[in-house]
Amino acid sequence: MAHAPIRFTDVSALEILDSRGNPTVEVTLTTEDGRPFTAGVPSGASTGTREAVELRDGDPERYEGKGVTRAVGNVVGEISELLRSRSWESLEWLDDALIELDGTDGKSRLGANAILGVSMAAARAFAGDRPLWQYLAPREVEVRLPVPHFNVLNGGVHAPNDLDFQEFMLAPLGAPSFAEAVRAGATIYHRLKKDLTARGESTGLGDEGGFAPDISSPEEVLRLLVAAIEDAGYTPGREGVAIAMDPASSEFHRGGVYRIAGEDLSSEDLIDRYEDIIAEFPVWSLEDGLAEDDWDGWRRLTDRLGDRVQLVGDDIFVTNPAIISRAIERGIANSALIKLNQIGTVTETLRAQALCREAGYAQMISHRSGETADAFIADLAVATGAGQIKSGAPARGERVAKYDRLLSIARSAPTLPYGLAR
Ligand SMILES: O=C(O)[C@@H](CO)OP(=O)(O)O
Ligand SMILES: [Mg+2]
Repeated sequence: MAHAPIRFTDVSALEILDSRGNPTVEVTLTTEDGRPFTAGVPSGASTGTREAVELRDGDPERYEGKGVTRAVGNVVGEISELLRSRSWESLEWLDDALIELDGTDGKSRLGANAILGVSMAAARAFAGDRPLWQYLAPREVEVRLPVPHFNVLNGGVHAPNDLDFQEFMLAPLGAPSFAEAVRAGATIYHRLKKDLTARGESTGLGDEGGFAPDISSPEEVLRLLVAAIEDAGYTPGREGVAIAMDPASSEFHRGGVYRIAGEDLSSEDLIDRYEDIIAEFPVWSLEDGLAEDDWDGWRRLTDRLGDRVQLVGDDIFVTNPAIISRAIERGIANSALIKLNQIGTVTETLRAQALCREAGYAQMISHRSGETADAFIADLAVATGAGQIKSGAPARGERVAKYDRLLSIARSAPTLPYGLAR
């Protein structure tokens, strides 16, 4: 991505709140011509242990401890000094310089939250007057509007209920356009609320805006979703609205067993359970079906179900090009979840995505459970032709910001195709 060199005259950062009410980092870079470029950094709850390090001030159980003043200090201190010391010809160059300045494997010295905020704001500065998605698009990629995955029912560490599986998503694979996909997601979301109310279930919300009823059986949830899809006038399945699940199983994997609704299952038992689920319900995608350390289980999961369902690696891959390469070599999963803050720079994220494309692995761009109003991932999804995005429910400002940005991209570029990458 050749570019006229950019000079930054001011580098500022701020501790803001994310959607869970926890502090996070916002960065603003000002270029020579006086234009500000801002980015907000998201934060996860069901994090992979190999994610780049989010720098926090201290005890995570206390509000003050969750602070990010040290990360903010690193942006306005060391990073500012580096950024203002010379002009920058490309984002790759700038990101590589940030990685070198940090000097650790996991960005633990300066903080991946500090580094990512700078990297995202810098991407916007390099884009300048161009839409961000046009600037970010690698030359070899066919840009497209992704299939939105609406997380309408929340469990796991994102909700206070007894449901162990974290996410149940609606994927309007058969929608004729992105706008129609959004319409389907919102319509079914409202239908689901009515159905839950009629059953006397709670319609309180989890962290990503999905409902969090007290239902502990995943199969029961799937039955409810299929009914809501039909009641709303859509066809359940790949021709209409399919379902994607993220059990986030690392969270209920302890001592080598998976504990679901009080029952202990081996990897093999859980794969059997998934096999029954995909035979009975229109589930097209399964993320983190097994835990991040269960590589042998993942191998068997891929062998047994990989030709019937998309198997997405999140905690196991953590958007890390080195880990994804190892997984590709070993034939683990067939798709990767892509989260900017798991790896900590835009450039490394793009490298992870290029690896997936070369290996024929699918990709789903993802928000975090703690979000800001920043819609960077909407542009990233279009730019990289990922074909899939998940940004929570079709409700709540920080989730909807991404879907709304995609609606506006669709309006501005009417010839962009919609749907899964080919
Ligand atoms: O597991 C996930 O895929 C994410 C986003 O939905 O959750 P968190 O941000 O808490 O890791
Ligand atoms: Mg996940």
